[in-house]
Amino acid sequence: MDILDLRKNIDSVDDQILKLLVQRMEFVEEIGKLKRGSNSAIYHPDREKEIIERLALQPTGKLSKKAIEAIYLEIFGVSRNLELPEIISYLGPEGSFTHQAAETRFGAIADYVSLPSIQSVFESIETGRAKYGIIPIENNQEGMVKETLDLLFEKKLFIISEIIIPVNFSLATKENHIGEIKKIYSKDIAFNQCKKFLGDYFGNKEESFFVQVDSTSKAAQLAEKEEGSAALCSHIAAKIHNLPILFENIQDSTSNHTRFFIISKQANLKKTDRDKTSIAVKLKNDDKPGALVDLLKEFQDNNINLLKIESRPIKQIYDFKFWFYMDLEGNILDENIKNVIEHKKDEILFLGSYMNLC
Ligand SMILES: O=C(O)C(=O)C[C@]1(C(=O)O)C=C[C@@H](O)C=C1
Repeated sequence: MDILDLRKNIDSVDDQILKLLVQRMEFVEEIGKLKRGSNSAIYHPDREKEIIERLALQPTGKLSKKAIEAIYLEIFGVSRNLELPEIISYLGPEGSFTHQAAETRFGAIADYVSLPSIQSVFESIETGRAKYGIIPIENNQEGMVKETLDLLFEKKLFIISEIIIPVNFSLATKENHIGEIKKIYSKDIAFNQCKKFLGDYFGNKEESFFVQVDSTSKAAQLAEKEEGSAALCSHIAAKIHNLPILFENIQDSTSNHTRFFIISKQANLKKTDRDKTSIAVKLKNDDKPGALVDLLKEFQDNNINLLKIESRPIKQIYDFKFWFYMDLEGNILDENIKNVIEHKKDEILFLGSYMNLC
């Protein structure tokens, strides 16, 4: 078969795919009507995961699970947009890793708004200007993001899902050869995380060769405009600014991952077989010995596994009191978790149950 015959075959398959997609969207539209009628959440991460897991179990030929996931995330994005176009806010700027995390979950078609701070993302959800917000919560090299923890405690919003993405940097430039690069733009943190690559390829360059800017997205924007320059940036920043990638995954550590939360006004009340529940705890008797032990004992008695504990100061009062952020294994719909949260309702604030991706 020559290329023209092969393309004819592709056209015929595409016609069938499109027909099936149109059919799929008709069902989606019906679900949308039902959901809008009952005022229930459009986004169901658990259902989307279930679909991908189910499809990946079937004979998928050359399609890896990752490929199926990438295709379906875009389909789900289109579906949700059809059911009800919803605005998704994220910690910007455009092309940030938070933006990349948002796109891996909501696809390219969603209505995004980039906001300048974590606080403004929380506020966009509180005021209803956006339906879902994406914020970073933890990096496995740097630890927890304090501002996110504090806002989870302060604002009464819910975590409905987590997203974990590798922090990968690319060297993006319009030049075809590394020798044509006269300048590299990036942010301090990115320069620091790509030391080995920069040392190997640009070790003999003057300090002025490396130009620091406020964000890796800004770096990509500048490199797109200026001949002979390059940017160290995320691949989404390169994509947004139409900058070709010359080298990918150039960071020193391949184990650098960031965890993000999707927050919303409505809690996710669906269960899977590997869930996590986040809570904020303010102990009542914290002036007496054993207050924390009492709570941990209650977890033990109810067979609840504590996955994470982090303490933070309560900023609204002056006496150096603190609260704990905790991740528990299981779902608020599980009897044991429900019982403890109910029993300790004066001390525990429920932050959300969602699928554990760690
Ligand atoms: O099953 C649903 O609840 C749907 O709205 C359909 C659908 C889909 O496209 O399959 C779309 C959005 C949800 O996040 C989950 C699944």
